[in-house]
Amino acid sequence: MPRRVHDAVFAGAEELFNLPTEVKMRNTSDKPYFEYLGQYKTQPFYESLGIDHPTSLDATVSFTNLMWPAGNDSFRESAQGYSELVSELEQAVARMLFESYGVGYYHDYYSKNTNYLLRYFKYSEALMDKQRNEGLLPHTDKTFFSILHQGNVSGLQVKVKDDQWIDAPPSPASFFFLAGEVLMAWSNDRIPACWHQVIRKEKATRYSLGMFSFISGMVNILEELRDETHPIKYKPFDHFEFLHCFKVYLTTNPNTCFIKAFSGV
Ligand SMILES: O=C(O)CCC(=O)C(=O)O
Ligand SMILES: [Fe+2]
Repeated sequence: MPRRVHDAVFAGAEELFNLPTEVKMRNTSDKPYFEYLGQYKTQPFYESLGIDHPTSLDATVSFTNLMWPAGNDSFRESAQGYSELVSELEQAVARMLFESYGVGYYHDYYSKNTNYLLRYFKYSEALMDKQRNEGLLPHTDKTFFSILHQGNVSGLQVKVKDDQWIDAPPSPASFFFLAGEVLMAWSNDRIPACWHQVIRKEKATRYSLGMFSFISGMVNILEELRDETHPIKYKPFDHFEFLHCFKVYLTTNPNTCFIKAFSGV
């Protein structure tokens, strides 16, 4: 990714979080997890906002005008420019993935029905309890793909084989592609959802970006991905219905991988 795009989008992130809380709280949505999140008693340092359909001019204009009624062209351009780049990368990776499973034709349906969400995250140094490495507890995302990109402060860790946590260090030129629970179901459990967490070791405010992909519509386990050794493991389901159900389930069961309980056979 060009350095100027990286720099511009993180400059935009700082400007966004510097807005008054009541302005940030205008970021609402019918879709769970697409809205402003923050002001948690247990995580006062955490805040995030989301832009639905961030590759679209209309959507980035309306988000920007909601936050800055007098406009903010540099923010708007950086959000859309970043999203276009990352979505192209995401489509290319999705195509390769589908082809590698012999279902390249699925890319047509996928690309027509991808709903992106760009989220901005801030973990404030000021509101952090210095005794603990506060961040985000281990979890799996309810997405198809999650593409994470950190500013210059580290914290992201992913779980690999043998339950080892490894650091995923920030780099202006690279992204972390994580499989979400919906990709796990789509692949009939061939691709496990990636457990990840945020543990901050640096005494600094951390900014991060997440480009999340969702399928607007039904997710079916394709014929080609089922056989005697891989009997069908999920019933067809609607990705957004999954999010709505998780929102209810979440209150009593945070940080769980939910797709099996939701749609497992
Ligand atoms: O802050 C980050 O880099 C990761 C955020 C994350 O994992 C999430 O919101 O699901
Ligand atoms: Fe996550």
